Amino acid sequence: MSTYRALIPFALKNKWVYLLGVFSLLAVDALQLIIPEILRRLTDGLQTGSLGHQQLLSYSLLIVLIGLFIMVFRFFWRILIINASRRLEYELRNQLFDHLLSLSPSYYSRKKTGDLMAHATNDIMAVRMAASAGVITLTDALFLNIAAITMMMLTTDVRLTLIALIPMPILAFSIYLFGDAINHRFKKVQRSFSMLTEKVQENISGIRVIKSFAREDIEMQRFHEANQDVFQNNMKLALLFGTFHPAIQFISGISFVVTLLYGTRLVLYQTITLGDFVAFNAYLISLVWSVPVIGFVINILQRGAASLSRINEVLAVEPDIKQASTPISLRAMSGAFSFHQVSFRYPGSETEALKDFSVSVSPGESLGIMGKTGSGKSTVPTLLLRLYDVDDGHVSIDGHPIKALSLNDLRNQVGYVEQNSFIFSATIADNIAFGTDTISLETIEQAAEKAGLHSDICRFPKQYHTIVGERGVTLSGGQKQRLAIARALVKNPALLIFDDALSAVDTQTEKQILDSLKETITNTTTLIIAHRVSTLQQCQRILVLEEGQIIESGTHEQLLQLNGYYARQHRRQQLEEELSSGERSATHEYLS
Ligand SMILES: Nc1ncnc2c1ncn2[C@@H]1O[C@H](COP(=O)(O)OP(=O)(O)OP(=O)(O)O)[C@@H](O)[C@H]1O
Repeated sequence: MSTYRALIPFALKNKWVYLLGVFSLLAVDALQLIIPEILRRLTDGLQTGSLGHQQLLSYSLLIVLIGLFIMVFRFFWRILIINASRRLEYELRNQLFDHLLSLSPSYYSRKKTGDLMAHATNDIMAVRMAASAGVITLTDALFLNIAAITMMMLTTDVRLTLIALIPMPILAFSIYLFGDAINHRFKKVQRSFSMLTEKVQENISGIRVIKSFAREDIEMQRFHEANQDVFQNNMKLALLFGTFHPAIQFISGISFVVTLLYGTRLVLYQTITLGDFVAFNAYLISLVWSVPVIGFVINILQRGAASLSRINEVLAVEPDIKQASTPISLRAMSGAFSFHQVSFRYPGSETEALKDFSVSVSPGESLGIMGKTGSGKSTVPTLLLRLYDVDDGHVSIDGHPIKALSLNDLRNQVGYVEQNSFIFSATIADNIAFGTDTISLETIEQAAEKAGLHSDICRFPKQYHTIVGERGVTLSGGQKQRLAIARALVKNPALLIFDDALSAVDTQTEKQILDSLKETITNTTTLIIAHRVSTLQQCQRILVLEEGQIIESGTHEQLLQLNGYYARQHRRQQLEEELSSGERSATHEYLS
């Protein structure tokens, strides 16, 4: 239960809501306990013949009045406690989401999306249940238990009360046993449900791959298996609950039998009145209801505690990348950067992605990087954005160590275009304006024009207000890349990074885009990563990477003279270009 300590600040903040809610609940319970007293008097009055018409009317009116008060107080406790628990859910979900966004990419590579989704949905729901149903029912049941037993002893008979309580320890023990088994089952349901969520999420995200490989049947089969698992676990849980309820009712029923046997004797020997017996039974109903409920509450609280401890675990994860306590604010960055003897290995990876890597880029300079796949190219921008921290060496921006800079200032001034940038399910304009707070449609259009996307957008039905599907499914690969370029340009960044950002457009379109970006590239510090020589040849300096190390460095001409990897790529790509243009003209001739 120490897990719940994490909720103390919240409970203290909302103490009046909780206190008023619990007070209203206890008022309902206290009012309910008056009813057996009325029944006692009515029965005794009837038996002795002393019950007059006027008295009957008064008792009836009293019952109606109690009913009215119960209605009002019930309304209040429900509103107050449900409000507090929904507020807890709201705050906890916000806290969890904010924390998740603060965590570094390495955390996400370790965690399953399905688990994170389950924390944000099922776990938070279980905590809310504990903070509402748990709190309410526990208070309710404890109060009713104590009050009913006290009333039974004080107003009827101590011995009869003790006899009626005989099955209660058996009841409590059975509840304890069932509670444990139910908890165990519930965990299994949660786990299988998390797997199912993961499956749905993966299948929706990977629908294109599934279709193109015609794996629908296999995926359906796998989904059905995961769904079957959820079904079976739920059925096992239902079976337990199904056994639990009748068993509890049977054991509680024994209380009524012993009360009947001994109580009627007491009435016959006139130790207690018939009214006492009726009132006693009414109290017993409350008691028999409230004992098993305590078992349920323990369950709800245990489930809530298990869920809260999972949430607390996530909340306790410290982001790998932390801003310095007094960060350097860099509002007007020049974009100059340098890597000094940097070595870096991704968490959990055996090999170094960059080895003793050094480069220094001045403001306004354009640097190109080429290299085989997996040679460490994309690791350079990853470190420049401080998505990871280096193991050895230093990375600096504008002469400041990157670790000393304000993270927001750094990332706000870097325009980063990935090969597969994420497209949100929003309008094209909103997607382009993503990295900025307030921006005019005119500026968005200018950025799209530079990125060579404007004419494509003009052909869409609602132009800039066209909503692109989740992950931009209504856009082609090249359009998505150009949208990502426009998104980076609109920020007017000090450092522009293209990471394989033109790989999905043809060389002709690439040339047009690079031509329209010429002015931007001349005025901005630029890092271009590409496999094509045509993308890189305008760069003032080009590096060739192999296994995380620089193997060639120089201008386009210098690298051609060097006659190494770059020159070989150049010859091969030229040949490919000539071949494909030859093919194009042959097809053209053939058709005409
Ligand atoms: N998140 C990661 N976790 C572990 N290893 C990684 C991660 N990202 C990249 N790597 C590894 O680091 C090395 C360099 O990767 P990097 O992405 O920088 O290569 P690249 O040259 O950009 O490749 P490509 O041209 O295919 O994009 C590779 O061996 C890769 O497997």
